[in-house]
Amino acid sequence: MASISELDSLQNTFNAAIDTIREELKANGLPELSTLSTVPHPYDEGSKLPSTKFYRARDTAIAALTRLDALIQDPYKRINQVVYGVYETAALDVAVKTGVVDALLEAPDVSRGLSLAELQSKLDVDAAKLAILLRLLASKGWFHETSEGVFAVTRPSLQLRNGSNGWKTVLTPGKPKVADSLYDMITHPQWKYSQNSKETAYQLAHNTDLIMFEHLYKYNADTAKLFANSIKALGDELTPGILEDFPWSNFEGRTIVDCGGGQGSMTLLLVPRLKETKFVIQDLAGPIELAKKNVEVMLPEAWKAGRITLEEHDFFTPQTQTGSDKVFIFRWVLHDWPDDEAVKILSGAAKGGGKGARVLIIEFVVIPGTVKPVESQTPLDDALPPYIPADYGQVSTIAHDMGAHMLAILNARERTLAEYESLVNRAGMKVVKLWNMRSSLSVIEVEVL
Ligand SMILES: C[S@@+](CC[C@H](N)C(=O)[O-])C[C@H]1O[C@@H](n2cnc3c(N)ncnc32)[C@H](O)[C@@H]1O
Repeated sequence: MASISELDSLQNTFNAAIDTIREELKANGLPELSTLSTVPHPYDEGSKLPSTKFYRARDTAIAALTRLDALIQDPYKRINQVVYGVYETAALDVAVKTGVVDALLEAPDVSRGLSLAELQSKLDVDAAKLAILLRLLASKGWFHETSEGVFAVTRPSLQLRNGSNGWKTVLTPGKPKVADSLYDMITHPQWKYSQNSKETAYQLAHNTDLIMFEHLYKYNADTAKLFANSIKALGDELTPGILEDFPWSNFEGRTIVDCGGGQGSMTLLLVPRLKETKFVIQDLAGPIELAKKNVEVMLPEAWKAGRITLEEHDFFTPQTQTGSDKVFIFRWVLHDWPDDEAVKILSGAAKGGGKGARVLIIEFVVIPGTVKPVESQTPLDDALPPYIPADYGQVSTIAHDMGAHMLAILNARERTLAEYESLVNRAGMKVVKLWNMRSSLSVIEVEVL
């Protein structure tokens, strides 16, 4: 067999993926991609899902590109990029909170942008200091320095406009603070082997004994709202692929219980699709109040028709929704908990529903980067090109970043399919299928035995 070098192979993979991206845009009558565009591309709007071919080609191109970067880059420079990467986060924070993006979008000529002096007079921020941060961000593609000292938005920065999902994500505080205590958590003399959700970097960073949720809801109402908004933003961005690619109609006519449903964002998306289905949103008191407001405003007819029930329910207490017609959804719930608690939560649903009830676990499923993904029924599992990790490397960054975040705030984790299967079996259920879709999230379909 002819051997092909890593460099050649990755280049071929990258080129083929880019060709597919170009062809798919053309075939679907869509405009070319442009970083310097001052309007979003149709695929930037969460509402328009890319074709499956485009989606997979994009994953492949990004995976190949990051492997190429690792292959050709000077390792010391890569380390510097990562270590100083904290300033990209901080600079984005400054840009969003001072309103740079919205100011640039109000420029008389948006594609020219505004000068540093104009930004200073609009935002009351020192132009010389802003120059340093905007140039840093421009080097990463967030802004465009159209002439020396004049900055304009780029297509990626449109996600930082006031009210957009990227903006909500940047505004959620606390990650650097908690991340800074991760080493102390990992090496803590009493806690280093702990699985306790109250013995984490979160407690160290905030000097509290309370579990993160309690600390947020009881004492940090403003942060709790921002936290809820960022989860909603993540849901809005990652759920369209699940709505399209998962066969929800199989559950039409049953009752869907959104356990730990938060503001109800998953239910809000499902109600219009399943017109014969009833929904129950369960959570602790704080989020249920938010969910009620959302449901009343966004789904007034379904609310008045009694299709949606809001229930204050602690998922460590016996499930109030019983019967095998129930479908229990857990989106981003199990990843908040260590194994024993996760089994307790799942057992509650299993006991409530009884034999035949279904559970849908919606999570980032971690794929070890070295092995082929499990078989699934989806069209996304093309053969893996050589040198591309099974998790598509950087494409899975979100799952690994979230895993580290869950560890730091709750001693929890993102899990592999095998790890979920073990929790599911301990709770008296079996995995029916893993659904991979046009989303970073997967659905694990589970049946109560
Ligand atoms: C990461 S959020 C996910 C929210 C929602 N499932 C979604 O996808 O938007 C986790 C949710 O679990 C809820 N939660 C935490 N402890 C709980 C408990 N003991 N009983 C019920 N819900 C709980 C939190 O209030 C929060 O809304």
